[in-house]
Amino acid sequence: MVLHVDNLSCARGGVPLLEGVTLSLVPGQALVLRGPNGCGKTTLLRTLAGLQPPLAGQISLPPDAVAYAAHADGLKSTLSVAENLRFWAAIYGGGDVAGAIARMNLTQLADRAAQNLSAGQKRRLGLARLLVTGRPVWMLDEPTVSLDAASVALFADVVRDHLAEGGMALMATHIDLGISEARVLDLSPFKARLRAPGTGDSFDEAFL
Ligand SMILES: Nc1ncnc2c1ncn2[C@@H]1O[C@H](COP(=O)(O)OP(=O)(O)OP(=O)(O)O)[C@@H](O)[C@H]1O
Repeated sequence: MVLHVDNLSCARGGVPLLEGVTLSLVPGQALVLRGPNGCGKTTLLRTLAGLQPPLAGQISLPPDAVAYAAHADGLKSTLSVAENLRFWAAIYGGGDVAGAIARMNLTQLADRAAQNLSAGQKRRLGLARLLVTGRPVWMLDEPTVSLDAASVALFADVVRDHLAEGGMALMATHIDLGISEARVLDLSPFKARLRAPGTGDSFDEAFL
């Protein structure tokens, strides 16, 4: 399986942000998206995950291949850690809940309601969800927010294992996760040339 993106343009709130994005990922590869705040990293991930349509271009990806971890963890607040993961495992058709709990260092917290977790613990639970999906393409939007240094290292190991098992990862992150094998894609060259007034591109605005 290959993720191939060809000449993709995408917008947010009706404003074109990126154009001409071309990239590909094969099993075992990771790509880190870089660019300043607001350049469109989340928008690109949302588009690739199928949450919004592209303006133009092609995305070639088998259906149901993507597990998307957004800024919000998507937790059921009154369910426990284990119940949250059993819920997601049922949605995705299986998955090793006990293994995911152990892997993300959640064993001591398995019976605690999600609403009573700390921010970093919630994030670990949100990332454990990836493990129970069984999906090969992980799209990760700032996955390390709220994580301490040990948890960042733990999650980097989880991503490395995923790649070693033939998975793929596409992530937007401002920090260095320490995954040396990951390629970096700077989105600055793909900034859409035509921007709506008030979106910060004074050169283009002068001609609108
Ligand atoms: N729901 C929305 N409606 C309209 N515009 C939005 C919406 N969400 C985000 N935007 C705008 O779209 C642009 C791109 O946002 P996006 O979240 O993709 O950027 P980003 O590169 O991920 O930024 P960051 O590094 O801050 O996370 C920003 O200018 C943002 O203000």
